[in-house]
Amino acid sequence: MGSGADLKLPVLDFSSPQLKPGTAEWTSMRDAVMQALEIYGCFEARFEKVPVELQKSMLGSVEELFDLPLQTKLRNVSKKPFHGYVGQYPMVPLYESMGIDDADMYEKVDSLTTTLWSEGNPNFSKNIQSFSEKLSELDKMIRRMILEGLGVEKYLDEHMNSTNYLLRVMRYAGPQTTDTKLGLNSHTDKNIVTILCQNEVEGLEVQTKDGEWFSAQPSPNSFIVMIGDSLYAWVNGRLHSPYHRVMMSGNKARYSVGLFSIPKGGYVIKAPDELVDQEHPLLFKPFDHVEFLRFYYTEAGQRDQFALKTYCGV
Ligand SMILES: O=C(O)CCC(=O)C(=O)O
Ligand SMILES: [Fe+2]
Repeated sequence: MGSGADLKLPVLDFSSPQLKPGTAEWTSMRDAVMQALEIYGCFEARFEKVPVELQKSMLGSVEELFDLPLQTKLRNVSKKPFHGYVGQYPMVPLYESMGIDDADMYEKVDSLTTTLWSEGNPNFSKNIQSFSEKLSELDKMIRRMILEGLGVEKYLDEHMNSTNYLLRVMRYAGPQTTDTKLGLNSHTDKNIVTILCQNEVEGLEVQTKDGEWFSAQPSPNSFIVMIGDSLYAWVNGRLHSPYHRVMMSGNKARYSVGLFSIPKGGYVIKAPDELVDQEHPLLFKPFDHVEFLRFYYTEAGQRDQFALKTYCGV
């Protein structure tokens, strides 16, 4: 495995108010999105609808959250695996995360807020909700472009209505060394689309299809957009779902945030017939995302680099 240090992801700017379905601008952006997702499974996106100041104050709120005592953070429990507080794992000692389900809905966020701050923290709820709601517009644009790009836009409503938004906030402690230490193991995301941003501390690395690692660093006004395995399955392998990891060095903590569009429990992910033919035989049997996650978080599932293939590969 070489090091692909020079590789630079395409940067696509979604800020223009003229970027509307049916326009020439939309069509050329759609082509660029499809190309990047076929090659890398990810790209860097600018999206000014999420103002830089909002992103900064949201990251400030995330820092405030992780500064809470561990006992308090452990109050965020979730029925879904890995959606609550995660941390203190010997394999990834620098990593902590917290999941916020339905982060685009104020009441949902605020109910988590009040379990963490008994006196309430409306500023926290507002930052998280407003950031998630605005950023979810980028998720929707990209998914629409993907369905159009594959000629299956007739499934658009079903596809959009089948997901929720999870915001996962993360802290990676600085390892206090100049060597590089593992922050988060190499994995593919299991959801539909992931949109990541971070503070100024670098660490995200993505693997190319040829097995080369390169660093993918969003800037203060940009995001990394990435495809997860559920979308990979739904598009029957037409787009790449990349392995990625976090590597840390130095003293400073890295804060990052991911907005994950996630299939609802009970929704069966099945590649549309239009995307299955002789040249593209069906890759995965239809599956329920939540059932799949149950397998993924078993010991066998965690050890498996191709968990979805093991679970429901044809
Ligand atoms: O911290 C990051 O930038 C990446 C996090 C990640 O890959 C994940 O939560 O799935
Ligand atoms: Fe990930």
